[in-house]
Amino acid sequence: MATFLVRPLLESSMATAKSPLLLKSAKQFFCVQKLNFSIYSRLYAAPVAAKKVYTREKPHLNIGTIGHVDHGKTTLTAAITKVQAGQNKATFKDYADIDNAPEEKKRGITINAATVEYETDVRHYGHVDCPGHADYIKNMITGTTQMDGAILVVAATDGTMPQTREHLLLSKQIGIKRLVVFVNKADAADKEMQELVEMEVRELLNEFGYDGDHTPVIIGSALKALEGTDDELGVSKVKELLKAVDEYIETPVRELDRPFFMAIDGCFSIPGRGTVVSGKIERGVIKKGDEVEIMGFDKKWKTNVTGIEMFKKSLDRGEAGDQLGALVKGIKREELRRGLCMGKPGTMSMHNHFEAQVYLLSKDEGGRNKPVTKFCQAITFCNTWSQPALLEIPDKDLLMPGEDGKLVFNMYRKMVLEKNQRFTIRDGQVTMGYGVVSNILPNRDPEELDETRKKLKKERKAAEEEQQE
Ligand SMILES: Nc1nc2c(ncn2[C@@H]2O[C@H](COP(=O)(O)OP(=O)(O)OP(=O)(O)O)[C@@H](O)[C@H]2O)c(=O)[nH]1
Ligand SMILES: [Mg+2]
Repeated sequence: MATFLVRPLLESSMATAKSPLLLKSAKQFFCVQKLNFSIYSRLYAAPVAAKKVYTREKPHLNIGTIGHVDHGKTTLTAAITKVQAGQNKATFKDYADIDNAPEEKKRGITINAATVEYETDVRHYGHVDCPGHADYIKNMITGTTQMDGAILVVAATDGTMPQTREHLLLSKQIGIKRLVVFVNKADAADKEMQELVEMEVRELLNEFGYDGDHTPVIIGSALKALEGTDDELGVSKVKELLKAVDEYIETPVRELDRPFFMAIDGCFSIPGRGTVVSGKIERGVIKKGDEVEIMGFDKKWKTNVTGIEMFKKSLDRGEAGDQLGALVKGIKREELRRGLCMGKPGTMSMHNHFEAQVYLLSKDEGGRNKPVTKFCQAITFCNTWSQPALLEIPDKDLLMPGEDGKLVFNMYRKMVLEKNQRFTIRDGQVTMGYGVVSNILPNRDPEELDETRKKLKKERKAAEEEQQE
């Protein structure tokens, strides 16, 4: 997928590069930036950004505006581009440009989202704004635009509202570590009201596990900034907001610095040499001779990588983004299979029981028309593995297509999993929805699970028979 996404970008940036030197730096740029191709594909395909190919030493972050309907998320997004455009750090996007966002169809799920880009003195940002609540939910759960941080917009005229809570809960669930708050519409609320809303937001942040006491809260007016009418409440507050975003939201950890991890997508046997596993390195670096662990389907092995190959050439070192084959010592080809994961020893763990925040696709989006009921079965697809799972719904009886909610997954085999990991749920040939792991639960005995399921089935049958009588 990476190659697929990057190639058009490279070409688009090369088309704008005027000399061989520029061409080389564009190429180098794309070779170095193995962090998140999907983000780059959105940003650098844009003609404006392509011209700025040479100033991308700044760290890149993906952020977005979240918050209750009508609190001013789109107005603020437009205002930010306007203020930054004044300093030659963005192209101004007016409200209509952003609100008429193109549909996101990359994963076969329709999300309306606008990504705008701007720079500050220290960073380059991709900023996503969704036109409606449902789009926010889908965007956050499916990770179509994975946010490293977010700007929570709360109107001073309303205070915190149900969707403020819902977006905050989701932010926490999907692993957004820090937020910055913009208390908007300060022009339409008096000082007392503004202070009350600030207190309320800080409390709410604490409630959801954020640091409410230290999170920057900026009180201003996006509309005034966009209109350029009240500098004190408008433009200067937007500048203050961006400064807070620069300082408070942390740069995500570079994937190269993280422990080595690769999901295995194939296993081969090379006569006279041994077993080779192939896959794309998700993060970290692997060197010839390194000790690794291979895990999944309830089993694990410890071994050494004795050789690395890419494009039929041998390498001493592979790094995040590389699609390679690794020769592993002392394990037979028949013992291994696609779906296992290979990583730095001690950094992976296997689980069969976890809780996830899930979005179920509606029928129109290609989902099912049947709801999820207690202990219904589905297949979980994650990295290169898939596993059947029994689903539980902790706080409801049903989860309908088009709805989001919490589900508990019980799998028959223990697989490599971690918090914040995204996965797909399928039923036969249909994609039912997407989820993100919010909590790893203690491993369950599959037999005990099967017993519970059988008992439940019996109870259901008995209830049905009773009804018929
Ligand atoms: N008085 C005042 N009105 C504002 C301000 N910011 C936004 N508005 C108005 O609030 C309304 C909603 O603003 P939007 O930016 O569309 O809000 P939103 O959060 O993007 O709304 P959804 O995308 O529908 O959730 C519009 O009429 C804006 O003009 C502000 O600072 N002051
Ligand atoms: Mg909007």
